[in-house]
Formats: sequence, C-alpha cells, structure tokens
Amino acid sequence: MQKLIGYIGTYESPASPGIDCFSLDLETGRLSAPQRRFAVPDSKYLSLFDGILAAPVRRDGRAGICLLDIDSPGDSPLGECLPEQSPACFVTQDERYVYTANYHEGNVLVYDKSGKTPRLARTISIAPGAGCHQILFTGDYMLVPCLLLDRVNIYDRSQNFAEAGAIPFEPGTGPRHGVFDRAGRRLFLVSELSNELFVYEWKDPTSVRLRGRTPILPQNFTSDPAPASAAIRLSADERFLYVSTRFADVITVFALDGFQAAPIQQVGSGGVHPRDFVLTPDGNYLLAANRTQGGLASFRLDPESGKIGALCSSVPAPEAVSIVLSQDKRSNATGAV
Ligand SMILES: O=C1O[C@H](COP(=O)(O)O)[C@@H](O)[C@H](O)[C@H]1O
Repeated sequence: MQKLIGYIGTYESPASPGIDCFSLDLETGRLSAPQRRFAVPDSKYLSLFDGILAAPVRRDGRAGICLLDIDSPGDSPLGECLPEQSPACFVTQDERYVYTANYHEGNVLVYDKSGKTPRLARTISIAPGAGCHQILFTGDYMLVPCLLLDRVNIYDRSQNFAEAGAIPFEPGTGPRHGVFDRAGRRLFLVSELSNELFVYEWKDPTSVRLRGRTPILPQNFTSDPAPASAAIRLSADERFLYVSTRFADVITVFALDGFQAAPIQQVGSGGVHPRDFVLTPDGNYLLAANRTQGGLASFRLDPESGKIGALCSSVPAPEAVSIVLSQDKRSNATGAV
C-alpha cells in the first residue's frame, strides 16, 4: 500500500495540545486518524525541510520556534528559541535558516539552525499591526504580504535584507498568501479581506505588473463573519490554482492560461474553516484542514481537468491550522502511523 505521511499544526486547545501525524492511502484516499506526534503547543504553521519540521511554539508565556526530527522516535524538540511574545503565523526554511512571519508582532524573524539549537540571527521589524502573514522567496528577493498594511513588502537577501520595494493594494484588500510559478515569472496572490485572486508578472521589484484580478466568490455572496480567503496552492503541472475561503467554507479551482486565471469550480471544503490545504505530489488528492468542523478531509482530484471530485475520507483534526506532507519511507510497510 502506497502511503504518504502528513503532519498537522494546531492552535493550542485541550483537544489539540501538539502536532499530530496521519497517513494517506494513495490508492483509496483514506486517511488514518491523526495521532499525537510532537509535544509542541500552538504549533500552528509547519515547515518540513530535509526531515526537519520547524514549527512555532508557545511555552511558559514565551514564543518562538522549535525544530523536530520526524525520524526520531521521541516527541521532544531538538531545540527551541523563544524570543517572541506570540507564536508566528507562518514558517518556512532553507538549508541554513528558518524564517517566521508574525502577524501580531508585525515582523519577520530569521533563525540560524546550523547549530543544535536555533538562534535568532535577524529581526526585520515592519510595524506592530502590519499583519505579516507569509514569506515568499524568488531569487534574491523575499516578499512579505502585510495583510493589515495592504502591501507586500520586498527585501533583498543579497543586500542584508535591505528594503527593495513594495506591491501596493487598495485599502481593505488584505493580501495574505501567494505563490510563484517555477519560472518565477508569475506571482499569484490571494487577499483575505476583498477575497480576490491577483496575478502579477514579476521581473524584479521595480517591474511587477498586475495582469489579472478575479473575485473568488459569487458577486453577492455574504456570510457572518465575512468570508476570508486563506491558502493558495499551484498544481505541480502549473495548470491549476486552488484557493480556500473560510466562512464560505469552499475551495475554488482556477484554470490557468498564461496570466489568465479562470474560475472553473467551487466546492465545499468538507468542513468549516479551511485555513489550509495541500495537494499531493502525484496530483491525485487535495487534503483540506478544516479548523472548527469536519477536520482533515481528503478529496480525489482529476489531474486532467483540475477539478475536485468526491470526498474520500475525513477524520477529526481539532484546531487544525496547517498541513505538511512527507513521503512515507515505510510506504510498503503495513504498520499504520
Ligand atoms: O488568517 C488570519 O490569520 C491571522 C494571524 O494568525 P495567528 O495564528 O497568528 O493568529 C489572524 O489573526 C486573522 O484574524 C486571520 O484572519
């Protein structure tokens, strides 16, 4: 049986005190019931790189990041660094550094993970209330969607993170998450407040051209609370784009043709509050992390049309915030996670 192993970052609650682990059967789409894997409170957004999970953590009134070895049998972090007041909402990493975006503190922190314990190497303070929500890299440039400033800030890593420009938005747009295509030419951004998909042609920070802007929801759609688009993912073949919207509780599929993005389908996320979702590397499944009801839900994808098919499986995942997938090294083993 071919399986993928996944990890779920969560907001801390009695039902979600740490990071859970689950498996996905790649033949049937069946999910195993998530089980506690790491003792990390408020792990929220996970990043997996070379077998190491980086996650936010909150401990004893302090916050920061921890590093976890997914191959170690233990449930404790390899190391932690706690310089923050509240955990970050986004984490990413490369060979040497872990980068966090903190919505509440309005900053980006860079941690050096070359030692056993991560060390704070750099603080890029933007502004309290900036609502920094994500970090994207293309070439030497780092982009930070600042949801509450209606701006995506751009920094030059090769120049010690010097400011290199910004992409401005109209007030009340709320840019939240984005994704570049592999060529680094197209930048797709989703806005949480105006619920739109923006398509940019990127050359460098001085040449960022808006090529398309599409509403994600039907024109008169209302909900209480207001709809809040969240995650955005590009299919491996770069033909389709997927966006989740909380409070509408839908995933919207866009077909891409160059810089054109046309909505082709909108389906329920299998629960309530789809804060994150992922696509499996084989292009056959979409897994949605519904935070408040419905938990983790797996859907069959049609790689040809890009459309989302039947719900295959759903399992409880209270306070799910993010999902990461890793190839199961034991994919032919019978033992479940
Ligand atoms: O998407 C959102 O995220 C922010 C920040 O997340 P947090 O995990 O750091 O609290 C949240 O506050 C905002 O309301 C929400 O829409």
